[in-house]
Amino acid sequence: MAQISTADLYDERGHELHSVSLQFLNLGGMSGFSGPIRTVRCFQDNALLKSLLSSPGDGAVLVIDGGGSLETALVGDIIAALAVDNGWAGLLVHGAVRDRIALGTLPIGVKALGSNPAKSTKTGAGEVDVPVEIGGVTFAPGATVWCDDDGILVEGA
Ligand SMILES: O=C([O-])CC(=O)C(=O)O
Repeated sequence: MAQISTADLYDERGHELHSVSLQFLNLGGMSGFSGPIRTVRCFQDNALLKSLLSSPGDGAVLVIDGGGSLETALVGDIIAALAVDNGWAGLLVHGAVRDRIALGTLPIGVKALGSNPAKSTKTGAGEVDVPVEIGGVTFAPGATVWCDDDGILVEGA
């Protein structure tokens, strides 16, 4: 089912939503995606998000706060395919990804700031399901996020 566009949603419910002005690239095979928020905060290390995406997503969007670092890729085609297989609706990466061509063929939403072929470390450092702030907007676990080519809308706390 096609989801409502973020522009129409803003016109209907803008007073209860936050719009993210920070610009993301839309790199997944699904340009429109939405769902309840789960979060990971990590810095140039992707073992924690990989283990989370190995568990059932139940249609959630994983918001990955990588601190905006573009030095290493937090997600590539293997991790994104894992997310598809486990029922995640999308990945919102405040950081970089790699394997852009392959990501564009997968049935999942992927928004990221950019790409870098350099891989991340795999220590597992980070936190899961904590509120994260991206572009001045808080993403609270359990709130709904809507993404499409126009941008990102988040339910207020
Ligand atoms: O393993 C990684 O660091 C990320 C990656 O390349 C992939 O998901 O394919």
